[in-house]
Amino acid sequence: MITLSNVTKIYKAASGNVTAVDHVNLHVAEGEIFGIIGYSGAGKSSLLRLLNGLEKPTSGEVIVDGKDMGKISGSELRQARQQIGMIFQHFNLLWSRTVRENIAFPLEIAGVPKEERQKRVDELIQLVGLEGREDAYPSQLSGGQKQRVGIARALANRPKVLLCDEATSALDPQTTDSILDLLVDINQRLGLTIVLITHEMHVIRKICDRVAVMENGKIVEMGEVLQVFRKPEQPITKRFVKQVTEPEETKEAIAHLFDQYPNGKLVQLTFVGDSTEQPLITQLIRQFDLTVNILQGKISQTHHGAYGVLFVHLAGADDAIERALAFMRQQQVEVEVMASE
Ligand SMILES: Nc1ncnc2c1ncn2[C@@H]1O[C@H](COP(=O)(O)OP(=O)(O)OP(=O)(O)O)[C@@H](O)[C@H]1O
Repeated sequence: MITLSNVTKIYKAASGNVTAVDHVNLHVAEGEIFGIIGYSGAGKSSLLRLLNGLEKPTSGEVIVDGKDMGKISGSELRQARQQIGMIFQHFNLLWSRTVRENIAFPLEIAGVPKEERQKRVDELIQLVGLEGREDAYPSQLSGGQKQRVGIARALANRPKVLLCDEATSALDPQTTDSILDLLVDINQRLGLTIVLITHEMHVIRKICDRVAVMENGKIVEMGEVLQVFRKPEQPITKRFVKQVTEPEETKEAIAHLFDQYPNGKLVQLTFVGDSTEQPLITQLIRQFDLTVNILQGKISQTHHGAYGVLFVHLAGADDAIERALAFMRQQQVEVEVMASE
């Protein structure tokens, strides 16, 4: 559905050139939920604007649904844009219009007759769960409801692609989850392709099929979400994964554990899919002459199965510990021996 080939975007500014997107290659399949994660300034928004033709690439090719977004203009570009819906962090609603009127707006622009418009708006209100709020103004809605209006409006012209620009960053965790659930529901019901940009790994974990990590305009790592969680390669990816697997308090707890357990080894185990269900600790205790202390553990669900992180302390003879580590590595479990900082 989307193919970027060697795409570069350079802005010419008074202070010099800024390379916001640097030789990016990317393919997003139809019906996929694809996440792009990066810190502020990484180039995510620029990439999204290239996808809907708001910016032209300096070089390279941006193909969306067969259209070369960098080359087309005028009515052809406007038509191509109708196939691409977009939602925003701050919703971008029209404050003087009701929910119904906001959702109808893109239909008016597309010249859809009034009766058909009303029918479509009713369908959309139902799709995003805003029944009963049709005549409210945006100022009378909660953040989550505002984003539901944003989603309904983005879907009004039945686009094939939905672009989400930090769509949940202004929402509290619970509302974030309900909006993410809605996006998955829409993706499944309508077969819509979704590309989202975010700086929160929680969003990627919860709904994405694949993820690309962006840094300094480049995609530095890309893969299936579960695999990236299991084995992040780049330092920046490891930092993002830790947003989910290792909250701040865990770091403090681990520092404390090094004081508490000066001998033996502190080990982080990462399990994915079926390996989350095996009785690994029992096997360790039975097969190796070790004392195993479970220090902390967590299992999280992704869109494609579970992964778990477990911190354990192993005590015993050095060679027994080494054999135990080798054994675990054979069990599709990622093993990281923690070093004190
Ligand atoms: N119109 C512009 N003119 C000049 N420089 C720009 C322009 N838009 C973005 N940039 C620069 O390009 C780089 C990438 O910005 P971009 O907004 O794409 O990153 P981002 O990852 O989306 O960050 P954020 O989440 O903060 O928006 C930054 O250095 C930014 O200052």
